[in-house]
Amino acid sequence: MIALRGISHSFGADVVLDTVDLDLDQGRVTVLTGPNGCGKTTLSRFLLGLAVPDAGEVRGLEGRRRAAVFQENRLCEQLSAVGNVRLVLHRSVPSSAVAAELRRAGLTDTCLTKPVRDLSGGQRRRVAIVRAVMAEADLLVLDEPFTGLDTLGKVQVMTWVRERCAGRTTLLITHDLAEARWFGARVVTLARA
Ligand SMILES: Nc1ncnc2c1ncn2[C@@H]1O[C@H](COP(=O)(O)OP(=O)(O)OP(=O)(O)O)[C@@H](O)[C@H]1O
Repeated sequence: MIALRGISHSFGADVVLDTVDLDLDQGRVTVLTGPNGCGKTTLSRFLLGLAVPDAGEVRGLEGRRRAAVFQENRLCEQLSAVGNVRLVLHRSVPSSAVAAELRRAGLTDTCLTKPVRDLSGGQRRRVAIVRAVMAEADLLVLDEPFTGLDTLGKVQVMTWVRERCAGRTTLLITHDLAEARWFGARVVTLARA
């Protein structure tokens, strides 16, 4: 079980998190929601090992691999969609397999090989999602991953993510509770400290 216990954190005088507990169900999607600025991304950074809380404990993550979709795409601009995804995969995974998954997430052939700096916002978002989901990770953190996708595209990408996340421990941060229902997720609401 991955768990956060008694997490407190401040930025200067701004107390953002005050003794927060969060359990992530093994092999399931947990949705974390709550008002802007209540500390969802900050909490996820502790799970990812990108920051350390002022107080409290992160349990169950020793030696575990983690992957994330951040609110920003964090792509390598000069690489193609296939090149970006291959960065996180073993070199034995062929480009054709990566291209097939990118197509299933709605990218057309013309999007697969040009530098991602030449793709649209929604296309770039799909690359970031596919890269995180294809990475071999024990914990997947998705921070508002479907922002910027058109209505049909969102259904297509969510269908692909749901299939690929089956049986995986996943934290999905979102303001859209329809997404929680889609993933059959337990919902945790974080209040402002
Ligand atoms: N590096 C930082 N330095 C100072 N303050 C920060 C820093 N990172 C976050 N904060 C503050 O911490 C609070 C929580 O931010 P966080 O991004 O965790 O919220 P959130 O719940 O993810 O919000 P949103 O729903 O808008 O994405 C905000 O008030 C933010 O301004």
